[in-house]
Amino acid sequence: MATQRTFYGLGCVLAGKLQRGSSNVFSQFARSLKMPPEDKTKKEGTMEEKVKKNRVELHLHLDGAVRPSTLLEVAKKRGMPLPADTVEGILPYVSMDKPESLVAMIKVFKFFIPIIQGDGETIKRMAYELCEDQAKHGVLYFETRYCPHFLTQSKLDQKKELTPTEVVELVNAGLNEGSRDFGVKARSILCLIRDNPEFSTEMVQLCDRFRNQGVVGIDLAGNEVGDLATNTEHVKAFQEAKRLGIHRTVHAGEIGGPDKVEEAVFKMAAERVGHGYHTIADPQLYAKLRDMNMHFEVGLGYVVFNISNLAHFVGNFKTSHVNFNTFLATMQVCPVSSYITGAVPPNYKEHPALSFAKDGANFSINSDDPSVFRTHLSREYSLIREHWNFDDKLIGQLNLNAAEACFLPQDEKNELIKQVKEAHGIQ
Ligand SMILES: O=c1[nH]cnc2c1ncn2[C@@H]1O[C@H](CO)[C@@H](O)[C@H]1O
Repeated sequence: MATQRTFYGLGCVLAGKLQRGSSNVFSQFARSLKMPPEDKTKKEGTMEEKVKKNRVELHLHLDGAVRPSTLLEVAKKRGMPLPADTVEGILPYVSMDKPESLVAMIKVFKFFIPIIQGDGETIKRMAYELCEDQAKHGVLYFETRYCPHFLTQSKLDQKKELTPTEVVELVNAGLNEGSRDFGVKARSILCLIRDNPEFSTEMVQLCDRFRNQGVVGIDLAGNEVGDLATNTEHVKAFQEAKRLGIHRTVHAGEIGGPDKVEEAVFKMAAERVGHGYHTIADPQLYAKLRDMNMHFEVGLGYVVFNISNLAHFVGNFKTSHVNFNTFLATMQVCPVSSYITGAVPPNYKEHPALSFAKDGANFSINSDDPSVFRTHLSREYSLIREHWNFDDKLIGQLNLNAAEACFLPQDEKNELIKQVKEAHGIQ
């Protein structure tokens, strides 16, 4: 188990203006919620002075980054029984400790989301604490994504249900206060969910409504190979977003094939691709996207999902939309069974990001769901240095790529690009 954990640890990590409007745009409701007691040392800005801020992160799930200690505290406060009463004890329930599937990972979210759901104070706190964590890991600017509809209902008290609008206001308020207190710039992206096309139209309306108050784009997340993965509602919503000038990114080619990436870019008008690894299975598409300078938001949790992919394709080959041989050839995997059982380490040396780097593709490094993967951004950077031999120059370029692909308005983006260039000594 210990060995497996070590392998997993390596594998899973490798696999302005504050909120443009001013605080008066946030509802009384969001403002009235108090932040957790503050640590005086942070308020003095000592942390910011010690950590060099030079990173830009574009792909970071707000719910996938919630601190386990916060979950524990909130569950206690709300009188929700948990299987353990220490952080160590709840980790197996709120994060993954062995290679599994995307579906298994989404189940982990389903375990802990009810702790947060419908609790305005916690929703705001999560966003606030994320700013603190990002500042600690040297982040200058980040975009965090979430699905407001997942956070509305409270299983505890139906009467206390929040609206998606209130959730967005709470997250905006938390990011706004966190940005101010920890000196990091934060924006958000709202996620449509593959299995929930019923959210899609409203999500675009929310993005439109809050576009000048910190929401900079939309995403499509969730199970890429599920029954509702390709739903016309999602496509319609993305086309409407394009019409309204709302920025767009799509999780595609993470566990799905290159067809999913093609659909994201050419049907949904995605300006960035979340993950996109399986693009390389289609050399023509890969070349075309490189010519378009398409940005791939690389998250190192990839290896975890490819194990599931193997299980998925072995088990459901007939219904799978991806050619199994193409998939295997692309992944250059070790024997299937050892991957599935976790008997061999996931081979992060085969991560498609190495192809991206070799081929000069436009990509960035992201921690994705740090709490669920038991990682953090600094660890991701250490691992890519150690295992992929990425040097300062390339790391500077990856951060510049992220700044150039970010969803900020052009004037703020130019300022960020300038800061990143200065921080990394890029001419
Ligand atoms: O890596 C991922 N791929 C696809 N969906 C994900 C991933 N991580 C999290 N989510 C899904 O996105 C929702 C909003 O943040 C999460 O609740 C989770 O269901």
